[in-house]
Amino acid sequence: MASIWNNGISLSIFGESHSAAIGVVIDNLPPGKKINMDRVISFMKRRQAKSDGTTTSRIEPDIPEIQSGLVNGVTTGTPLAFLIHNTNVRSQDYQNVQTTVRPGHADYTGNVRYQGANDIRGGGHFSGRLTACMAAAGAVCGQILEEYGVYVAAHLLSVYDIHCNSLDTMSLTKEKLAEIRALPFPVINEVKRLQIIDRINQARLAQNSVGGVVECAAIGMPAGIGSPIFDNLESIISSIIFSIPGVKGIEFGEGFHAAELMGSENNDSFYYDKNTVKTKTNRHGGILGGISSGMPINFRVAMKPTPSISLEQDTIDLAQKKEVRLGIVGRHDPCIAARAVPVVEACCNIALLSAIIKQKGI
Ligand SMILES: Cc1cc2nc3c(=O)[nH]c(=O)nc-3n(C[C@H](O)[C@H](O)[C@H](O)COP(=O)(O)O)c2cc1C
Ligand SMILES: C=C(O[C@@H]1CC(C(=O)O)=C[C@@H](OP(=O)(O)O)[C@H]1O)C(=O)O
Repeated sequence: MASIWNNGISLSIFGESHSAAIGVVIDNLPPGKKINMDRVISFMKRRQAKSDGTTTSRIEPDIPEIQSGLVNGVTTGTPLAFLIHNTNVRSQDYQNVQTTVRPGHADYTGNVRYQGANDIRGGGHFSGRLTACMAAAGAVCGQILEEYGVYVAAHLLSVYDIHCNSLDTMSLTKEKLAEIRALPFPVINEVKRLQIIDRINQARLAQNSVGGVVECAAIGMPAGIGSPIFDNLESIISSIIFSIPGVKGIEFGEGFHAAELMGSENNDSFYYDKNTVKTKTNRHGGILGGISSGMPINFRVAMKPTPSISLEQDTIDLAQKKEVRLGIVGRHDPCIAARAVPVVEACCNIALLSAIIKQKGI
């Protein structure tokens, strides 16, 4: 079940970048939850391409059409299905890569896996386009999570060599997270924002691309959600995060840096805040033993630079079985990390709501 994620809530995603439409079926949502579709559409706008040179120039309305599962704006609890039309495809861009595989993209592996029948246009079923479905599902789950007092936001922490400051998870409030979600370009520091936009534009002008890191945080997650061994919260979050095309790594809390610390430096001391157990610091990123601790959840996601670049590279032509040079024409994101910010947040929403439902029931 390659395109189905099933972890309490289940998602089934279908479509290709250049098919008539893409879509998602979300099952096992709690019934009777009010969903504001204007907020779902605003969430999706955060992922939408822009005409400022920082994204692909393929701009589409990305309005999710409700097929089932919502009556008068309220979840029925039976499958909620959204259809999102592909309205701006330019399949001729892919004429010169029908058999010439793009370095870094899924053309070669897709060809082997699907015996040459894979649709390479716009990345086919491997495309970042499919993340519109994750955004739609995550927007719905985010609204339900708010009813449970859980609030999530993501931002762009770094692009190539420009690094912004990490979130101080100890001082996050739902208002601060809402401010982050409302940023027109998702960098929290104004000076760094301009430097990052500049770096993305430089990469584009050099016919190249850049990678980046997305940081995500959630507050209000109750303590005790998640189970050892395979149902641990880090596994649930990671499994959906790694479904985002272009993701190359994830780290929770102190992450890889924890490997350079002594136990005394990495441990977070417990204390009582009235009757609530808290930790004085949050290097564990809100998860211990795969179970939420009640402290803010915090993780970072590494996104690779966009594979499709117009700078010429070496590759092979599978039909002619020979080595060739390839410069890619078409409309591509010079930095997928920026557009992945709401997608990471959406996937976090889906994972957290799933984990809660799985354990506490609907
Ligand atoms: C929001 C988003 C937009 C993307 N845009 C592009 C793009 O314009 N061009 C491209 O080559 N790859 C783009 N990608 C990345 C590719 O889809 C991805 O690298 C490819 O499917 C191979 O998968 P992998 O990188 O996970 O191995 C995008 C990914 C995301 C999440
Ligand atoms: C359409 C989107 O991004 C696309 C993701 C993508 C890829 O290879 O992942 C390749 C490009 O497709 P096309 O060549 O058809 O323009 C991007 O534009 C989107 O994110 O909505």
